Amino acid sequence: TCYSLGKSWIQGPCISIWIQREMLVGKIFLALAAQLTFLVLFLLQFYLEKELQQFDMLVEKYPCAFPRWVGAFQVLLNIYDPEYVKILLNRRDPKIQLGYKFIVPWVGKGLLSLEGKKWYQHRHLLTPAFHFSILKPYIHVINDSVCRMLDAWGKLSTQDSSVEICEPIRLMTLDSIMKCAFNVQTSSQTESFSINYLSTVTKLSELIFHRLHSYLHHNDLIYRWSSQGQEFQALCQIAHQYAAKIIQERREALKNDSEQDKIRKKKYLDFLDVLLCAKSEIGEGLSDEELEAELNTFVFGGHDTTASSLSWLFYCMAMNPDHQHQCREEIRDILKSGDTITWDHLDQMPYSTMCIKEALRLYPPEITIARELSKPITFPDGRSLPTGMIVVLNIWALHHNPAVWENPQVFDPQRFSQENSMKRHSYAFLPFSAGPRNCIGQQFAMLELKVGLALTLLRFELVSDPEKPPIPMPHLVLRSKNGIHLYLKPFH
Ligand code: HEM
Repeated sequence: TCYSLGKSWIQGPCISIWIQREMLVGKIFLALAAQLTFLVLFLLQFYLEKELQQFDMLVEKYPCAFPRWVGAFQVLLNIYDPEYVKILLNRRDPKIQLGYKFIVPWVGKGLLSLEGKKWYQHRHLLTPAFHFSILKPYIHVINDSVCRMLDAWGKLSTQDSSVEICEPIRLMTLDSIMKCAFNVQTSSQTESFSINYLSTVTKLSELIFHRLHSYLHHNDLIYRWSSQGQEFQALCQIAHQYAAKIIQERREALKNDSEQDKIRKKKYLDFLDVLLCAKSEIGEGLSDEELEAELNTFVFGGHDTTASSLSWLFYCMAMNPDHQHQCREEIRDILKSGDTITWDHLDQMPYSTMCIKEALRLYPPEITIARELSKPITFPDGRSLPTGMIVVLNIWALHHNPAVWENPQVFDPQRFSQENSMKRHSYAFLPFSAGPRNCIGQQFAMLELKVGLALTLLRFELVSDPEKPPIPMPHLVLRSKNGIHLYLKPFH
């Protein structure tokens, strides 16, 4: 496949080509060859692992060029040209199920992994849950979660050393998504039950990442018997019990009229309330299993991504004190002597919004998304690809593409001024993807990022720690291998 695509592909709008076609040889030969292949792959993987140690350096310079060992016979074509991306995202090719296959035992079949008619039905049912009238009251929940995190930082910042910010930010985003999804009235930042849930979710994400990158563990049987596989099953059980219990209790409560009244009078409806009441045109709602999958999807898809973007945003602020100062001035101007962000403030933060977008450009939480072509595709320059090919939209490369962004490594919020944005291709900046399968939670995420940034800058000056620079690492979302360490200097 690599040869048939020709050299022009390698020099054109693709970064890497990766062989993934089943070799067309007889079944008998395959059976005999399989044993040997496994052994060779295993050894090769060790060798590649060594090579990958170069990754820390590569990722800064050219992050997409590093090889990742997923399977033996696959071509993954990474694209990063906005015209190519536009064509891809406006088709309805299925996602590759490789990654999702590993997530489903935990999360279930939710929006992220569903395809076809089922996906369409669910998307239709879930879209109202992200309407601004539902999101609006969440701003109080998020204010509260951010303040708790900042209170804890207030105590730490008296010490004369930098603070690792990624973990507390993850606790905070998990806290707020759980309150908005299930109205769980515990604070995951302090209480042990939810802390356990957090460590379960964290460990599950890590195990999925390792499985994705360990070819032997792609085999269900081998994985099930491995120690990692067993740990994964046990943790899935814990996560499942947690969500199922909450859903069951709420359904029971809803059978009761007075409880329904209470829901109507509630300060805010959580996602679970909205989904329990959601009905399709033919009057069908979601089953318990579907509900659980969708709630897990919100928790899974919603907390890690937002935490990653907020952490990198704080890092960008610390590295760019002038921009940090301008954001703080803007926030002080709109808040006057207040200390809570309201819905109306959100539109009055143009400079902070530009900084948030610039951080999402430099450090997109989701680095790649992939599709398997269900029919041939032809790009505007006449190049075409056959059915079955896997095409990867490399968001990182798109956001660092020098043909689109001048000095792509430089943090420059002015790129997102109205004037500059108008001049750019509409598919050049895609942290939330685009087209029919774009991110359903993007408004929620932006809400959290704005509140998080505003409240933090009011309380602290963020200063980088030159001794501990972060090392970007593609996990399920973009993380830093060694965390992100900042000095938090309180304002008195
Ligand atoms: C900064 C934060 C976020 C980023 C960067 C982000 C990014 C993305 C991207 C790139 C996709 C497309 C994935 C693909 O096509 O394979 C996506 C889909 C999705 N996201 Fe987000 N996301 C964020 C926050 C959230 C939040 C807060 C939620 C939920 C509360 C959420 C829920 C989802 C769901 C359910 C999908 C699947 C949509 C579908 O296929 O119909 N995301 N997200």
